[in-house]
Amino acid sequence: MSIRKSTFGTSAYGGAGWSPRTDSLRAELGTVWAEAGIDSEWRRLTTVMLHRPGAELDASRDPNAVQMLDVIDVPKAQDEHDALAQAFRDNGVVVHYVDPAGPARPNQMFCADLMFLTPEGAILARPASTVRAGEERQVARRLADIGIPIVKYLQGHGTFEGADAMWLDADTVVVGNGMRTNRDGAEQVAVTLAEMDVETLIVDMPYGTMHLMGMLRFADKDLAVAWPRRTPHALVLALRERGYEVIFLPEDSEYEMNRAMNFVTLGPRKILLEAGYDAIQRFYESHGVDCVTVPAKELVKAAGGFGCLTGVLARERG
Ligand SMILES: NC(=[NH2+])NCCC[C@H](N)C(=O)O
Repeated sequence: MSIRKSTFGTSAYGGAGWSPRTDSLRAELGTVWAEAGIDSEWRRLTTVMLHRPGAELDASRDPNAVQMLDVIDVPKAQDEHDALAQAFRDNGVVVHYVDPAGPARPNQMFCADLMFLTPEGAILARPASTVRAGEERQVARRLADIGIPIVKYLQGHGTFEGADAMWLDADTVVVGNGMRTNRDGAEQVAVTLAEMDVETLIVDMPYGTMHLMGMLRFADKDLAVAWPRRTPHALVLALRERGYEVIFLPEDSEYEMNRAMNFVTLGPRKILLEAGYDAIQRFYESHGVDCVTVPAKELVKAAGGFGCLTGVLARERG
């Protein structure tokens, strides 16, 4: 090969043959990157990330040491988890497993807490407790493998758990500031979203609660489910301003309400709900919501339900 005298005009130096990258990152989800992202909590669910629990749940022998409620029978929990994954597949949802490198941490299966998806990729969570610190590394590996960009890692002392954030509409996200997502974390998320022209409404969480997910869920473009007296006033008003009817859970035992609130929205007025909470299920059905039910008596001993177990990677977009 002969060496040219000048490189001027060759493609590497911007000459003929240089092909500039003109698509935005958003447009590259589905081309350069995998198809992913959400801008609502209610459009048809297409892809999720789950972690099939294993021997790490033996740590529930001392439940309070690992933020759980009771001792878990691992094979039973695995069967329930398999049924959950199957229910997703039966409803046309693609399931990816975290499949961690090495032994999992006890709460690894609560994938919703470890990510929050945007139309440009994932915001990786930074869990607030030492018990859960590092779970996000496994999710980061899997996101990279699937081909989903991570647009933000929390920095400094910021903590953020994905179950504290939700899309109100395509231009607005609400973030719950409390024990899991601190002010610093909420503000970092708001900065990242602002770079996408998305506004963030930061609301305060009542003391003694876990995530925003525990007080607000969406069943359709115009139907939100809230927890009486737990859901911040400003948030209920923001929902109504956007045309949502806000329905409040009938006051049952706190345990039943917690369980029945933690559903996953499969699409408009269609939810995946834990079996056995008939009164609240009938309440949802009376609002035209179709309920697919799966039992989870064992899994919920780890202090979370289907909503917490499900890392939402993609929904259809508007
Ligand atoms: N989004 C949720 N509600 N997640 C439940 C997480 C439960 C887990 N044991 C924890 O304390 O972190």
